[in-house]
Amino acid sequence: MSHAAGSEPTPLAGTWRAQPASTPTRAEAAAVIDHTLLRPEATADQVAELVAQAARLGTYCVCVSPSQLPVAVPGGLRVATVCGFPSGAHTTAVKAAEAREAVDRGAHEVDMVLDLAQVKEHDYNAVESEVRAVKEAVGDSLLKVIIESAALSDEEVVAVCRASERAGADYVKTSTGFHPAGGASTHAVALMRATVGERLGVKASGGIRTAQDAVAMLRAGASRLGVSATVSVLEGLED
Ligand SMILES: O=C[C@H](O)COP(=O)(O)O
Repeated sequence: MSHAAGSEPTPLAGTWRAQPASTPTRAEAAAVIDHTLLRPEATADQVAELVAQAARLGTYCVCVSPSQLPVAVPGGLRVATVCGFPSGAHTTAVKAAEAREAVDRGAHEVDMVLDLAQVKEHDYNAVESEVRAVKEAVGDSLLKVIIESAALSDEEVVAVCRASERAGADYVKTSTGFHPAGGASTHAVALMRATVGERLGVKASGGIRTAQDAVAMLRAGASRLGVSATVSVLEGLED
């Protein structure tokens, strides 16, 4: 296993790569979790509580809606936000502007949602072009591409991962957690990892509720987890 958590703004910082049968400690798992609160009705007080939990638990990031930025965080804790969320059906210009503003307001990482219509039309040049535009907008900040894997065929998963890599993405991410087709699966995570190799990170998110879920995603190849049920997940792991 390798463990590279910390505050270094490098693409694969905050990653933990499991061997097939290994189990992370509570601290190892926390160090690759984006502790997430994206419910649209979440208040600033709830975001502050999220930050306090994240600091106590030792998670890598907090992940909040862009309207909640800037977020005050203690040293070492990073801030992630979302872009084009949750449908992805925003124009490229809107996504790029939203991502740029998020970085200007303190986001270290931006999780953008693909245009799923472009995916279903198999217009992967358009997918690549949009991801590239958002990557240019975030500059040196880290870009994760949410592919909404539960709504895609395996062929589409592979194609959008390739397009994202060509466009300069740092991570591919399974799910928003808001799509009716569902969230992360070990099958999708393994396919995404097989497609991007170790060149990109793979973030599993959406529906991870227990330690068993989290361990399964890491064993399948995830190097980051997006989780709202972080407290429950970590309670199920050993020190
Ligand atoms: O991006 C992260 C997801 O929104 C988290 O989904 P979840 O609430 O199912 O953990």
